[in-house]
Amino acid sequence: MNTGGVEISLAVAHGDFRLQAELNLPGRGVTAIAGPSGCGKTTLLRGIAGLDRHAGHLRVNGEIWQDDARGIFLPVHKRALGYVFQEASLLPHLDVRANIEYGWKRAASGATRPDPKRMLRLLGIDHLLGRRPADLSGGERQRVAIARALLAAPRMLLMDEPLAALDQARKQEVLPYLERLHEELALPILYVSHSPDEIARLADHLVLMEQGRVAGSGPITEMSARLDLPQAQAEAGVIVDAVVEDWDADYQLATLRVGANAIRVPHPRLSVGQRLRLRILARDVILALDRRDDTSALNHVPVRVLEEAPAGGSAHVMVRLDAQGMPLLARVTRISRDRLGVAPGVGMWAQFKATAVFA
Ligand SMILES: Nc1ncnc2c1ncn2[C@@H]1O[C@H](COP(=O)(O)OP(=O)(O)OP(=O)(O)O)[C@@H](O)[C@H]1O
Repeated sequence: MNTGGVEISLAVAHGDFRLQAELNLPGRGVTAIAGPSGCGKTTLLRGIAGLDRHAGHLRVNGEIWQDDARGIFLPVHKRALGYVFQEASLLPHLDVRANIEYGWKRAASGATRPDPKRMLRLLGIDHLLGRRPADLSGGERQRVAIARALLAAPRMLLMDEPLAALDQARKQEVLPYLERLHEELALPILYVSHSPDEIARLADHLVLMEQGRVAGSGPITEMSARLDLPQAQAEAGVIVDAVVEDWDADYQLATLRVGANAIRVPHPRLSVGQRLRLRILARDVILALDRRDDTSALNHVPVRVLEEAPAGGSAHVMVRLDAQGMPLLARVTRISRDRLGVAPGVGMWAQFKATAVFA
């Protein structure tokens, strides 16, 4: 029997609000949980943590945390989990070292603890051990809170908008640490976020919630190319994984391989063979009947039209395309669609500016 992964079936009612979530999530990697304000993301996380008691069952990589049918409900302190909130809840009278030791002491006996030195280095806080929380920047505080959570050897990490309280510069500072953690940790991370950019950079899997229920759940690359999901809260655009094939030092331009396509992106420094995530926004994709090299757009790929859907407002449509195996979305006006004869099965060319691709 395969017991890996996170199986969630939780239901609760708070007055008029009802949460009903059935999910099967990967047993490692980042699952982003997104959806409009009030759709139930925090309510779901609190149920998973055991902070509130919802009805249902919950299994984390083979460990049963809740099973109402068998009368099992592990209280929050018996669940090996780390919880990181918007504001780092560090103990103000203790320095960073003591705050982190507090997490270390919480690890269950017999749990495989991460190496603290490596963890501190990974989060870039090894030089801050003697400082009090008040003497840290918001980004540093959040990195200490993450280290403290991880040193308690959790079997799952819950992060509820961990970067939301930081300004843009601090967010950009913390994101690379989260990216590195994501590669290193073999545990499921549930990551609530409203930021499409954060989700594109960190998530392997995406859960979209709407009014207390799961509107969709799947690998991020597949979810980003679907037209049947509420896209309004995120700017529509595909997320694809790419490998660096070439980097031109003179033009500061990388050539990236995505399936059969070579995509060019400006970048200050990349190494051949490096893996990257790209996000290509639907509004930045232009459709044409022929390949046109007389424009400044660097990327031209042959596409086949798969389907279209309304794109918010009545002037535009969203077109889903297959670019030699790479998914692509294009947001075009209805008048352009009619003028060009965009319809399922039609072969066309898509252009997008290299700056439309975020590495
Ligand atoms: N303990 C509670 N008692 C009553 N209502 C609650 C309680 N907790 C949450 N709610 C309601 O449940 C709904 C979902 O709230 P929740 O905080 O889970 O949403 P969210 O998706 O995390 O929102 P946001 O993105 O704004 O943080 C809201 O309507 C909220 O007011």
